[in-house]
Amino acid sequence: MAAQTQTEPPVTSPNDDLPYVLILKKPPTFHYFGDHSFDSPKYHLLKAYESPLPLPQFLLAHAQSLGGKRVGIVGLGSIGTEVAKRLEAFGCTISYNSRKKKPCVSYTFYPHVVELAANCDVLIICCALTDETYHLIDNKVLTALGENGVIVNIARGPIIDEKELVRCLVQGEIGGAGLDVFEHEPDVPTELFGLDNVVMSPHNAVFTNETFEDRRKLVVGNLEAFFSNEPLLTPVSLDDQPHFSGELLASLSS
Ligand SMILES: NC(=O)C1=CN([C@@H]2O[C@H](COP(=O)(O)OP(=O)(O)OC[C@H]3O[C@@H](n4cnc5c(N)ncnc54)[C@H](O)[C@@H]3O)[C@@H](O)[C@H]2O)C=CC1
Ligand SMILES: O=CC(=O)O
Repeated sequence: MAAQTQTEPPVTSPNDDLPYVLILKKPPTFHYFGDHSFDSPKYHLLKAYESPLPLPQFLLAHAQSLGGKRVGIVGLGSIGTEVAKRLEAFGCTISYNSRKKKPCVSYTFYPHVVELAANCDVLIICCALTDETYHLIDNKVLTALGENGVIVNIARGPIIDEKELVRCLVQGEIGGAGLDVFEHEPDVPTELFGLDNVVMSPHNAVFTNETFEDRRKLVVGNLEAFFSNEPLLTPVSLDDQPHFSGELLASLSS
């Protein structure tokens, strides 16, 4: 007898929270490795006081409100749905793209990511990496997001064409990026370290004691249910599994 379960979605993970940090803390840049002081007041203070700009101008140049922003979510699954709920509470307007329209939500659905990007200020990538979503975020999507648009990726690096993202950021063709994941981890394009409109974290969205404790309980709960012939807590249908072609897997391991 065999069955397949998952440790998500029922736990609320810090993945659901990280996007706000990545949006709100747009600049200054946080380094990928070595800088654990993501929230360090000292870091902000030094940046602000070292700036040639008068303090109010520095602060205004480096901050923006979340309320009122039009947020587009790519992949309204477990994490995307939680991200949407939280951002709604901040006063954002939510729209989304997913494989199909979800009858249970009232957010505007865009069948094409380019159209979604053209109609939002912040685009948050929350979808699975599959053959279909590999480099889904390409030049067309980034161009549609535009010079004031911010992209946030907390899903998987290869969903964004990273070369194109770096080019758009360097040339000011998009407004900023918040990145928890990268196309060739642990390598991060060096250009990103020099940009002050990029916030980065080391693929650590899920790492808190609470999330791991919730995951542990879920694994144990599924095992107990399985061996007691009870319904599984989080069964997975094989039909829902992303399809990975040999081509995608080869490109990821190269
Ligand atoms: N940064 C981190 O530490 C973590 C990252 N993740 C990533 O986040 C992803 C999402 O996680 P969950 O929400 O739990 O998964 P989920 O399976 O609940 O949601 C994935 C969503 O992606 C959508 N999707 C699939 N193909 C699509 C396409 N072609 N176009 C648009 N949408 C598409 C699906 O419709 C689904 O709504 C995971 O696949 C994983 O890669 C997950 C946990 C931690
Ligand atoms: O990226 C992390 C995960 O749990 O998936």
